[in-house]
Amino acid sequence: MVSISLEQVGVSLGRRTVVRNASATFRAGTLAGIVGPNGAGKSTLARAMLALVPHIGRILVDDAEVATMPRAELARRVAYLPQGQTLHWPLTVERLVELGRLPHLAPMSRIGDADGAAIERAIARADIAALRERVATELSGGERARVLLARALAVEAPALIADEPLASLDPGHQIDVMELLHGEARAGALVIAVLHDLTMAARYCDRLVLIDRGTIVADGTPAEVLTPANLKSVYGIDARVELAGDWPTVTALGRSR
Ligand SMILES: Nc1ncnc2c1ncn2[C@@H]1O[C@H](COP(=O)(O)OP(=O)(O)OP(=O)(O)O)[C@@H](O)[C@H]1O
Repeated sequence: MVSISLEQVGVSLGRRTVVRNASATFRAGTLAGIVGPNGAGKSTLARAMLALVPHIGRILVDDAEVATMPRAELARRVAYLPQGQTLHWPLTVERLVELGRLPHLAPMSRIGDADGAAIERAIARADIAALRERVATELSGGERARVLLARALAVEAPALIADEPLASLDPGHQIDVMELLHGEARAGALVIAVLHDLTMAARYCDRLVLIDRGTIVADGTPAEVLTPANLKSVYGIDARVELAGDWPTVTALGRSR
């Protein structure tokens, strides 16, 4: 049962402190959303959990510090869907998804039967079978987003960090992706997703972590975190928050004065 723990984590980029004193523990079986305004530090925090940016404090995957963990081992334990990735190589979709298996392969070894099965499962779960022969650089933004999600799923890691997995997706595919991430968590994975759509985040996430200017300012259930007061102080908006079923829906009414 995987867990990721942050203990007083700070990240500086250049001369700017981008994440300050962040502490939180994320456990298996959870879909956690990281929300907050543009530039708040969400992606940077996600990247720190993958040891892609240096940090102070401690970040643990189970009991091992990410800063000293061999990169392939970390990649096997925590899959990553980066934000808005550009593709440079004209690979077919199938070959691109295959790259998700790299952390499992010994140097110079080839894809085996187990890898092939994981690739097929990822293609099915991301619903991209119809795209498998296409050249990835020729896909639409939404198609590319689902292919990159499939690559991350192909790792079959116990944890997945997805940075804005809904970007470029139409409403139907947004629901598909959130249901998929929710399903992964129900099946025992830890899923952490950076999200901008607060109603989607509230509907599907078990827990939300709200970040403002590098600091975690709220951490709890969607109803606890998405209060009009928090939305006003963090996003600078007046918002109506209504309970729709079990989750709050957020309507931004305007900039608060
Ligand atoms: N390499 C860098 N050097 C200096 N500052 C950086 C660097 N990369 C990002 N930043 C700054 O760090 C802050 C946090 O950026 P980050 O991408 O983590 O925010 P975010 O919450 O994910 O934003 P968004 O919602 O817009 O994607 C921003 O102010 C950004 O300008």
